[in-house]
Amino acid sequence: MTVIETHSLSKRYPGVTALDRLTVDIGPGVTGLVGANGAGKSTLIKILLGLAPASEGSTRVLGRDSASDGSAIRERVGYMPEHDCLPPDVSATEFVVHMARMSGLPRTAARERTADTLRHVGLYEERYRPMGGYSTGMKQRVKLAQALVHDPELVLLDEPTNGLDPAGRDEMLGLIRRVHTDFGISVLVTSHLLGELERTCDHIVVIDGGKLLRSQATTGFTADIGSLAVEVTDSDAHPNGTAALREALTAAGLTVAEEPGRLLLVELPEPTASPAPTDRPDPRPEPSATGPAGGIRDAHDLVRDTVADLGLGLVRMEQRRHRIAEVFQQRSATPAAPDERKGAPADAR
Ligand SMILES: Nc1ncnc2c1ncn2[C@@H]1O[C@H](COP(=O)(O)OP(=O)(O)OP(=O)(O)O)[C@@H](O)[C@H]1O
Repeated sequence: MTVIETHSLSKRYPGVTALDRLTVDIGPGVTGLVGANGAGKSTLIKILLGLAPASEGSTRVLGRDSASDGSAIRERVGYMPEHDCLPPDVSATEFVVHMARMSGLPRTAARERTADTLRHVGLYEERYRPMGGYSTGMKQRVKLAQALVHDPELVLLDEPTNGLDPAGRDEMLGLIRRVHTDFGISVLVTSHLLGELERTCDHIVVIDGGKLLRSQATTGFTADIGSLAVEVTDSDAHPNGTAALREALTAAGLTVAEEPGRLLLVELPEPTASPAPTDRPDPRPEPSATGPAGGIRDAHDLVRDTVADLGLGLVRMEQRRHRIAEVFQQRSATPAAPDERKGAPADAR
């Protein structure tokens, strides 16, 4: 089942291409949309909701066309905008009831749903205080509550962790996860922080300069590539066994980094030849000895043989998965879509 689909979607502003032939399918669950500032995340959300027209291409949300059926989409989809949009003199209860009424809920239902939703986001005690006195974290929670109050099937959350400290970010990410696990609501959440989405999202879509870099299950990001952590003993011939091994492996053409604690990290080649633009239904071909998976085996063998040739003792040799941020850092070293945009593709925190 597809919740969101875009087909060759482009959005051009004078002098700026915000989205560039973006084709992506997003299923149910929690999906992270990652990209640096200006990558096109907010623009995509506005087009999905039917709030801005596309220049080219099409989008469907919950099976409906965004261009022609925007109001029907907005009835079934909640939206948490990026910027502060809360009137300071109004309480959270008044504001969320108002938003519920705007979504068509009758008065009593709107009050009940508001109380439930504010309790869910952890704002029950403070719900009658004017929002002008709220912290950034509390304001973000009100914005989340108003997106949820009409019991949507899908919520689009634009940078919900913006301005939050690490503890506040963790709480918000936990809340977002529970929106799906407790209520079955699908979530599209944007962020420029790759690391924070790793724990929260089932699926990650990475865009840069309005172009799709990658769309994949979160586990797929980290499962594909990694490094080999190797620890060796010293020997009489090599009083610094770690340095000797590093030198020999580098001479053999491997990329080797040293970590504290006498640990060497040997980069492994990627098993996939190129980033998959979308999830492919077809199974991967069997790894062959000459293909990239064979390259990983070769690297294992080379490390083992080099350790033996140097006469060192092998304490451990284990494959480590990359974290998403590391994967992205590697990709950003050779960006897929270099253009005039400034800044790194995403903040790899
Ligand atoms: N109304 C507009 N008029 C002109 N240019 C715009 C407009 N809205 C967005 N842009 C430009 O389009 C590009 C994408 O902007 P967008 O806001 O979608 O990015 P983003 O990924 O959401 O980043 P941010 O998190 O900083 O908002 C940027 O270069 C931005 O300056």
